[in-house]
Amino acid sequence: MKTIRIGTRDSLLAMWQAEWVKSQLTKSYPRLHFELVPMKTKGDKILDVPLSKIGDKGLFTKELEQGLLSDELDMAVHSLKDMPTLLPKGLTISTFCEREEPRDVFLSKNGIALEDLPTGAIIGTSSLRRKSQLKHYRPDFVFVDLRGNLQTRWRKLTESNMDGIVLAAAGVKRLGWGDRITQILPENMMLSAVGQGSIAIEIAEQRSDIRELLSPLNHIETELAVRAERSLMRKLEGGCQVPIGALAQVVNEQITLRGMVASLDGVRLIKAEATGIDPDAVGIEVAERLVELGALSILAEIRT
Ligand SMILES: NCc1[nH]cc(CCC(=O)O)c1CC(=O)O
Repeated sequence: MKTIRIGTRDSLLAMWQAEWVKSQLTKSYPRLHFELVPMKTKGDKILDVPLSKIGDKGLFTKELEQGLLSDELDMAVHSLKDMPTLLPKGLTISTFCEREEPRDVFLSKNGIALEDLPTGAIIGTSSLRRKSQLKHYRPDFVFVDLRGNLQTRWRKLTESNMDGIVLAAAGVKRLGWGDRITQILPENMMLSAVGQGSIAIEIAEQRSDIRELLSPLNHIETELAVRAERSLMRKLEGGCQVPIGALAQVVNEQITLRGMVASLDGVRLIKAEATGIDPDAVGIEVAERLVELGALSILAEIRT
């Protein structure tokens, strides 16, 4: 029988996510055979440069996408957060798996809460989104770049003079590190990244067989929420390396989307929200409100 090939990055988190997809598929189709195909992406190889300086869209996705286009893979499993808002021609996201906790968490060295950190505390993060929002909350914090997979980041925290690091709750939980979390950061102080916490499956557009196969894994509320977030990002032409946060919630088919854009020094921070039933329209509406409040000048300043 033909084996169905599932592409994934080879980090511990990516492998966990791909294994999870494989186990869900095996439950739905016990007679089919699935195989993981681990690959390294450019983002896994360049580790000494902050992502915002590499500035390459699809840093964590391109090699897998080439595998889909050349028919070496039948599907690719990604953290949705790492996916550009515009995909290469011929590819599509077929499946948005049910979202894990979308918020960010703070992991401190000695279990000290963020609000109790001393003046000038040192925070590890390379994310402009996290840095800007923390700067806004506490201008005295000092930031050091922190890249690498989750194990590397945790090790750097324990071995350096950092007071704490900020990570996505989803990744921390999937690795079984829940007990390392000092606190979940509330969304009014740390709005998460577009798509954070959702696992997305990408396929070649013409593979209707694979799309059909994957349909039990799609989670409709997650899909509506992350489509709204990605619409906002697309409208602002954000890419993953700008200080944009967005989080949508779906209640009774109504999508409420909150968005945030901040300057790198955290001095300017604007927020907007909207509610509706069409994810693309809700995303565009929040983007337009942010633009009215000055989002474009903030983003232009960052891009130069
Ligand atoms: N940028 C890397 C990345 N991509 C997805 C996750 C977490 C898992 C998820 O959001 O689904 C992480 C780690 C982090 O930001 O802490």
